[in-house]
Amino acid sequence: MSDQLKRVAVLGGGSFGTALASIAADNGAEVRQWLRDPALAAQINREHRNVRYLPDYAINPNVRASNDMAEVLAGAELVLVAIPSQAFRDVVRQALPWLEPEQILVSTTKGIQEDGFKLMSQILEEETGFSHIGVISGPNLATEIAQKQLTATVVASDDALTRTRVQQALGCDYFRVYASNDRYGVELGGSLKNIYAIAAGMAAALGMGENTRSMLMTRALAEMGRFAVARGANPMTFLGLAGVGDLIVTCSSSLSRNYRVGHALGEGKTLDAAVEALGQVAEGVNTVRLVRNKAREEGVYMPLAEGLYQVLFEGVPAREMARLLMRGEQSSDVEFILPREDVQKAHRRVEAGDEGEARDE
Ligand SMILES: NC(=O)c1ccc[n+]([C@@H]2O[C@H](COP(=O)([O-])OP(=O)(O)OC[C@H]3O[C@@H](n4cnc5c(N)ncnc54)[C@H](O)[C@@H]3O)[C@@H](O)[C@H]2O)c1
Ligand SMILES: O=P(O)(O)OC[C@H](O)CO
Repeated sequence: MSDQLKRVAVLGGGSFGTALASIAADNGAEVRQWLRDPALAAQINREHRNVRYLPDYAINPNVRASNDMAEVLAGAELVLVAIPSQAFRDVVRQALPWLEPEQILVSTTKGIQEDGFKLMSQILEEETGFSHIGVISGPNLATEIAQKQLTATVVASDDALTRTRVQQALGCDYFRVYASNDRYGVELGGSLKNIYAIAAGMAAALGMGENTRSMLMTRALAEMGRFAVARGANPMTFLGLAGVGDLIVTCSSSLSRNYRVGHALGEGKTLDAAVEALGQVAEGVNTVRLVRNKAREEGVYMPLAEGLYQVLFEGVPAREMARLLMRGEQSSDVEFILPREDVQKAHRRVEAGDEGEARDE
């Protein structure tokens, strides 16, 4: 098998889909990109520029855009699905008649489906029953990739062929593709970090400092790890690019759409106004609701997700929520070293006047 892929399909005409399509074309593949808007497709083919989502960057002319699914998928060895989570299953169903079992299907989407709390690669698996399924996730702001800034991502799949072919299709001198076999952990990390990016944007708008941002990101990582463990996932994955790596970038950059929604909320906009002003999808808004509800259902302690939910959906002012969170339980730093239950037990003993026992904890 040669190193180079001949045909790559990208479903989705947004900024990330466009950036990845251009990399695959730079690497020598003929790339077909599916988007639903025929006028935008024609303009991309004419001007080699996606004026709606990445107006300032040239697209490799070997990317051909089309709203014809059959044309886009014919002969594609790799199919990248870059469609927001709320439309993901619908678009996969539209693609289904033209998909072939030998094709490699990879989700790039960092979101969760409400029904069944499904991640996108699980939808790919359910809808197709194919075996070459994977995800890519990591600190990957599309605009920076389009600028050819040095960037790394993770391809995660339990199928070695999928990992290798994605590394071949997308790896280049400015885009490095690391491999993982923890598909669920990598995909969950990408979805969860969006919640905390909203919180970080909000904190920045409220004038909070770098200590605060560092606290927020670190406690976010603890919360993500706790949720992962409760769902049987490996929290070690969150030490990598798709966990802490993506958390850092989205909690620090105003290029992140989730961060921008949070910032607008911190400035006093309503959620509807913040989302409308963005004009693109911020997956975290929906993810906060789903994760907060799941955490409650499963008894997972997630004070940040809970607090953010109350700000977004129950009208609690952001500054008031920050104060409440600071008055919450003072818990363990790293729960894998000192379990949270041990800290709580020690607190109860001291409060009951049993300090000797507390010292032994
Ligand atoms: N933009 C980034 O920096 C970035 C980076 C990494 C991952 N992602 C993830 O990739 C996913 C896609 O992101 P993006 O930035 O390319 O998308 P985007 O939000 O810029 O645009 C999404 C694309 O999907 C299309 N779309 C939306 N609903 C549709 C429907 N019902 N039918 C057909 N097409 C529909 C839109 O028209 C648009 O072309 C996101 O969910 C995000 O989590 C984005
Ligand atoms: O713009 P966002 O907030 O969807 O974030 C984009 C990517 O997920 C960053 O890795």
